Amino acid sequence: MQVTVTKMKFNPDSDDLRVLRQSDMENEKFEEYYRKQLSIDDDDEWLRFLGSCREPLPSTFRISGTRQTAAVLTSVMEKTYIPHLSGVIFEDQPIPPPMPLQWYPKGLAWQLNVPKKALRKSPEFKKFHSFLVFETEVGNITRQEAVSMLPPLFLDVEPHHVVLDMCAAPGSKTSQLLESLHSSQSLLDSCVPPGVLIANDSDYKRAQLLIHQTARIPSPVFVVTNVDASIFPTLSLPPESTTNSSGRKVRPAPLLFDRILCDVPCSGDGTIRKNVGIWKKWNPMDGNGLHGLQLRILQRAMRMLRWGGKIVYSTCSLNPVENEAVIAEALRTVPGFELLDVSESLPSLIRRPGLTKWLPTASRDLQSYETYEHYLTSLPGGKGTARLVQSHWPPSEDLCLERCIRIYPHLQDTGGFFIAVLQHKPSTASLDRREGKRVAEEVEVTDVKKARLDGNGDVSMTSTTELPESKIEPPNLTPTETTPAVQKHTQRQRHKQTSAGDGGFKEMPYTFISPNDPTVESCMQLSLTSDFPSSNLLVRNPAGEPARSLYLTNDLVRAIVSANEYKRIRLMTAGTKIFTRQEGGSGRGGEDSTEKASRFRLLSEGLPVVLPYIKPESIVDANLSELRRLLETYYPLLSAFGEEFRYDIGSKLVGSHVVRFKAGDIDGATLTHDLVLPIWKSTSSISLMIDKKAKSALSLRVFGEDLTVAGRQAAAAKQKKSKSNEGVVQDTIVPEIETEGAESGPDQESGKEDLGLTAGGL
Ligand SMILES: C[S@@+](CC[C@H](N)C(=O)[O-])C[C@H]1O[C@@H](n2cnc3c(N)ncnc32)[C@H](O)[C@@H]1O
Repeated sequence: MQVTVTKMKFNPDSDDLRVLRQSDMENEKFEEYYRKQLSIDDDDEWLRFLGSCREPLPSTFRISGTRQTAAVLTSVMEKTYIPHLSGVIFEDQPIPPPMPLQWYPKGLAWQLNVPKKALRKSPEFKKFHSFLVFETEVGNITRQEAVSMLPPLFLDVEPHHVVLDMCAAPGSKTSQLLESLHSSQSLLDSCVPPGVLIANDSDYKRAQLLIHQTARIPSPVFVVTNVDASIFPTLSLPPESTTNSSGRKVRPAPLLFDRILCDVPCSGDGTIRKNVGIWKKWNPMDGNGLHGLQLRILQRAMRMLRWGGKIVYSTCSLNPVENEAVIAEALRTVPGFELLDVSESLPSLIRRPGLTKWLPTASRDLQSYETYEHYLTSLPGGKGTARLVQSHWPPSEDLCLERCIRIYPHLQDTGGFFIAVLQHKPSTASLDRREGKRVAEEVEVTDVKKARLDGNGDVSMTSTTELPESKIEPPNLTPTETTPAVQKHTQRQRHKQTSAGDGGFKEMPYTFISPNDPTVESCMQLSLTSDFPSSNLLVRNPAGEPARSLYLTNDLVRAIVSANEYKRIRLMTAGTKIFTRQEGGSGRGGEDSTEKASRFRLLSEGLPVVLPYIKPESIVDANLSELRRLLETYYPLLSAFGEEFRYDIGSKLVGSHVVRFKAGDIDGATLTHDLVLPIWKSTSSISLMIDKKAKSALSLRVFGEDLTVAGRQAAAAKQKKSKSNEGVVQDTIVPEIETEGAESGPDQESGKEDLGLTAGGL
C-alpha cells in the first residue's frame, strides 16, 4: 500500500521535520461540518484553509512591554539579528530570519519559521537561540501563540482599571494584562498602579501554575483566586462605617470591574496545527457540551461589569456553537450590552466577520435541524431527552454578530481563533433603583484615588450606599439560566464551591502588619521615603507575624483582601513579595552587631516596586568593572573593588542595599542603560542578590559571555563531555546552570526569586 507522507516544518512543541502520514491529518466530518459552517464559499480559499490546518504552527514570541529593556531588545532584533540572520542557508535550505508580527503594536511580537535543528546547529542561529533562551528565563521575552496575544490587545487595559481574568491559567494573557496595568510605569512614576488584576482559574493546580508563570512580572496589584467562574462570588469593598446616619446597617459595596477577559474553556479545534491529535479525535458534538458553561461564565462576567466597561470573550475553537451562539444568548439574556465594532482596531490584522447563520449538529453523524423546534420533534423520547438547547441555534433577531472576529489559519499563518468585544452601554435609561445604586458605587469604587488612609494607615473607601438593607439587592448574583437543568447545575456548583471553600482550601491567611512593626522599620533602613505605602504590607502565616516574607499590595488590593473572607473567595495570592528574612550568616564577614536590626532584605523582584521610594542619595554608584567582579565571584571581598565604590559601600550598615551600575563601555563590554540591583553587604564582602539565571543572562548581555561561577562550571562540564563524546554532535547549546551555594553566605532565594534584571534600570 502506498502511503503519502508530509514533512512537517518547524513545530515549536515537538521535534522538527516530523514525518506524518497524510492520513493522520484528515477527518471527513471536520471538513464537512466546517465547509457548511464557516461561509468560506470560494473553493480555492477553502483548500488554503484546509492546507494551512495541516501545516505546523510557526513559533512566536513577545517582548515584554513594560520592561525598560523592551526598546533595547527590539533594537537588538532589528539591528543585530535580522541582518545577521538574513540569507542563512542550512542543509541547502534557505532559512528565513525572524519576522515581526505586523499587527502587534510597537513591533514587540515576532514570528520564527525555523526548523529546530537549524536553530540549534546553524552557527548563525546558535547565538540567537541562546539570546532567546536567556531572555525568556529572565522574563524579558515570552513565548506565546500569535492568536493568544489578541484578546488582551482588544481589552485595552489601562493602569487604573479594575480587571478580572476569569479563566486565566496558565496565564499567557494574564501576563499581557499585567503588563498593560503597569504600562505607564517609568522609574519616575510610582511603580504601583492604582488598578487591580484578579486572575482566576477553577483548577487549583492550574491556578498554581498561573502564579508561577506570572512571577516574572512582580506586581502589588495582582490577585489570584480559585473559583468556578460561572459563579464567581461578588467581591465586597469595605464600607466606611457599618451604619448610616439613621443607625441603619450599610452593606459593603460590591466591586464592579472595568475590564473582564473571558478566555473560556473550549473544544480547542483552532489549535489543530499545534495539536495534530485533533485530526483523529475531533467530532462535531465536541462544542455542544461546552456551550452552557461558556454562556454561564460570560453572563456572570456581564453582571460584574460596570457601565462603560468592556468584556473580551475568546476561544481557540472554530465552532459557532461555542462562539457566536454564546454571544447571542448572552446579549439576549443580559440587557444593556452591545457588541463593539472593532474593525478599526489592529488594522493590519486579517480577519473574517462573525457568523450570523450556522447549523448545530445533533449527532456525531452530522444530523442537523434547521430549527430548535424541528430538533425537538425529531426526538423519539420527547422534549425531556433534549441535549441541545434553543441557544445552540442562531438568534432570530439581529445582534450584529458580524462584529465578532474570526481568525483562520490561512489568513496570516496562525492558529484559528474567535474574539468578541462587548461593552456595557453607558445608559441614561436605567434609572431603576438597582442601576442607580450601581452608578453610585461605580463612581466611587473605581475612583481609587478616593481610597483614603486613615490615621492608622487603614484604607477606607467612600463607597457605601445608604439604603435600608432589605431594599438593597446583591448585584445580580443569579445568572439567567436557560433551562432547569442549567439552574440545577449552577446550584450544584455553588454548593460544591462553598463546601470546598470551607473545608478543602489550604492556603495561609492574609494579615496586614502595622507600619510601626519593628520589621517594617528595619526594612526602612533602605532609606525609603515617607510616602512608601508601609500600611500595605502583608504576611502569610497562621500567626500573622512577620516571620519570613513581606508582600506589598496597593490600596485597592488591601481593600479587597480586608473585606472578603479569603476562604470564601479562595484567595491564592495577593500582591508581590518584596522583602524576605535574611537567613544564615552574613557572608565571609560573619555576624555583625548591626545585623539584628537589618534582618530583612529586598528581593530583586521587589526592586522595581520599591525603587521609586528609595531616596536617590542612598543608592550606591558602581561601574562595569564592579559589576564584572560581582558576577564572577559569589562574595567578593570589599578590598577587591575600586576605591570610590569601596568607600561608599564601606560606609553603609551590614544589610540590604541598592547599587546603580552606570551605563557605559569598558573593555568591549557595554551597558546600554543604568542598571539598579540589590546587594547584600556583610562586614568584609558583598554579594549581588539576583538569581543565578538572571546573573548569567546579564553577563551574556553585557559581557558577551557567561562569566558567572555557575556558567563557567557548566561550560567546563560541557567541554569535558564533548571531549569524551568526540564525534558526537552536541545538541544543547545553552549551558545547564548548576546550583549556587558552594560558598557560605546570605541565602539566595530559590529559582523563584526573580529575575527582574533590567526592571531596575534607570
Ligand atoms: C482556554 S484556557 C485559558 C487560557 C488562559 N487564558 C491563557 O491565556 O493562558 C481555559 C481555562 O479555564 C479553566 N476553567 C475551566 N472551567 C472553568 C470554570 N468553570 N471556571 C474557571 N475556570 C475554568 C481551565 O482550567 C483552563 O485553565
